[in-house]
Amino acid sequence: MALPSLPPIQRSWMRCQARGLDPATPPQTGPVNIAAWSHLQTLARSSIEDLYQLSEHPGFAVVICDEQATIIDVAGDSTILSLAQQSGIGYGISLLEEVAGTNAVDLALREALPYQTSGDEHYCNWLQPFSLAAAPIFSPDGRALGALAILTRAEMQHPYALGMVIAAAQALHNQLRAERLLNEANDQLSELYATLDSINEGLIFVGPNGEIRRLSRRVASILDINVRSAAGRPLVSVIPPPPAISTALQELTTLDEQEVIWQTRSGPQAVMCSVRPVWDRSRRYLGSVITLRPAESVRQLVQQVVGARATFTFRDIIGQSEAMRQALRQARLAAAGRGPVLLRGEGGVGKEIFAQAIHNASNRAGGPFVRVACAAIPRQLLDSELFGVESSEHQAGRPGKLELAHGGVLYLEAIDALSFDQQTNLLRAIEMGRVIRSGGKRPIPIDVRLIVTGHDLEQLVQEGRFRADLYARLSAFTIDIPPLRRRGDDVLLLANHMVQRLSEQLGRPIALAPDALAALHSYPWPGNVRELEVVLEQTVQTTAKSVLTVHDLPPAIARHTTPLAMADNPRLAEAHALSERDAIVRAVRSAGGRLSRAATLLGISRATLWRKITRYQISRDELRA
Ligand SMILES: Nc1ncnc2c1ncn2[C@@H]1O[C@H](COP(=O)(O)OP(=O)(O)OP(=O)(O)O)[C@@H](O)[C@H]1O
Repeated sequence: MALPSLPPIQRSWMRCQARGLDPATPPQTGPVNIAAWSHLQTLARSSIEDLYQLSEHPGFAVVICDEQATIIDVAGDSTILSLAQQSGIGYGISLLEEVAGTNAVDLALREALPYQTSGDEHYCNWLQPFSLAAAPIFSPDGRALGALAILTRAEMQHPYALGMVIAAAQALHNQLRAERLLNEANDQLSELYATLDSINEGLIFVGPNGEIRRLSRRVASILDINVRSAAGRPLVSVIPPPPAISTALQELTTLDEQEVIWQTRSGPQAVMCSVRPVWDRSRRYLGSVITLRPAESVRQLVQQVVGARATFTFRDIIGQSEAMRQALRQARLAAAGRGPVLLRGEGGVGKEIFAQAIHNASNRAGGPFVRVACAAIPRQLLDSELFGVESSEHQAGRPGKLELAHGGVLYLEAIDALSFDQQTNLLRAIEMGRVIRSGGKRPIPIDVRLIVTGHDLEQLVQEGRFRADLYARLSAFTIDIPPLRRRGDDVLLLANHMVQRLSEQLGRPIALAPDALAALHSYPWPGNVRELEVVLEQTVQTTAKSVLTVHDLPPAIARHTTPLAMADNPRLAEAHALSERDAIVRAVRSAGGRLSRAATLLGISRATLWRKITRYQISRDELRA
């Protein structure tokens, strides 16, 4: 049968007896936890002021112990202090049960509960003249850091002593929690500040009275100001904000990614800015956050995101005719040069693909390739499109394409669509390496190479409608791209290439029959390569057949069929063979190697398919790959 558990004081006595502790043992010193001592003392001094005041009353002393029950502070009125001193109680004395016997401080720490011991409840003789009311002090995570006790003479035991130490210990615990929360909040704030300082955007927090509450380090480099001396001062006295920002700050409104000009010590600086007012839960205005990014970095971002990139290279330009070889030789020379390039040729001959290839083979390949189709933009809008708009009180600023092409190429299609004034501004911008936005005065440095196309420029110069000096600059390097009808068999190469690409896109084998190739070859292609591209796309879309014959082509082209025998035109035969071979390989692959299925896909018999595989010497590996 289990014995009913004994009260803690009694159990403590039994432990002391079992250990053979002599009640006459004098007080002994214990180890002092210096860190706990200084921390608890500072805290206790400030937070349990009331208790200390009380301890000044006659017969009261406040005792603070560390987690090992060693006394680290005693304060009280002189009578009790001298009495305690006579008994050997003071700083450094251990109240641990093992050396001091049963007492409230040890019990409070051992049981993690408040205790009171008085007179002969104490095991050791030196504690018996006293009464002790003790409560553990808990850390925020619930660990006993030490104990707080009130020491009185045994016969003067105070009825509220225990209540008072409990309240004071709780106050200490609360203070420790608040301290931890504060530390955590400070750590978070430091992290936040470090994050704000490390991001590429500058940030200013402006208080309700226009004072700078906080600003990230990035602001210093964007606005050329001293971050340290700026904090706390009115924003207007540090750097006057542009009108759009002032308005947003005054009217407590939001401003989204607007380009504005800040007048900095080192001159006007274009900056993308946003303003966000901040409100507390009760809708009280706390201030506004201004975010800033140098407009230049935004431009680079825009170029990356909207893809101001050239994708074509010389390898993508198909053509082996002498006329094309000549144009390509010229284009490669242009890529090695630095000046403007004029591309001449009918619509759809491939001027843009040439421009992109030149850009990609030049030392500007890493920069943007920005295209402007001048004829597609109304003349009055071309100014802002090319040269940008300066920000003012009435309008947001934005860069023009010349600025966006900085470090790269500006490809101007149909330059003849520019007005005389626009031609002048363009020439000036290119010659001076600076652009001035519409409505502004600030020169913005640019480094742009022009590649242009234009109709009858020479004629326009003669008529006085195109600036002769601009034409002279542009035409210094002219490349004539021949029309498709003058490229001989290139049309076959192009047609096969395009059909192959379509076949890949659609995931089914497609080939051009000899009669279709013959028609494509003899058609004059007024719309050049673009027309060929469109015709093939449409043809493929309108039939599911794998081999396209002349009957599948639009009537205007089909009519051009000439009774051209394969043997009479080796290039045509070769083109057909290539196309057919390619279609067979694709069909067998997509049929998973099953020849009957591939033959059905191609619309021919299995025997014919087999014959063709042998004729074209298609290896098993090729059919499997
Ligand atoms: N030699 C070529 N090899 C492969 N594709 C080409 C070739 N030439 C042109 N193309 C393709 O033909 C189409 C028209 O080319 P591009 O836009 O460069 O012509 P353009 O001369 O600039 O036309 P426009 O004068 O009408 O603007 C594009 O899809 C382009 O990819």
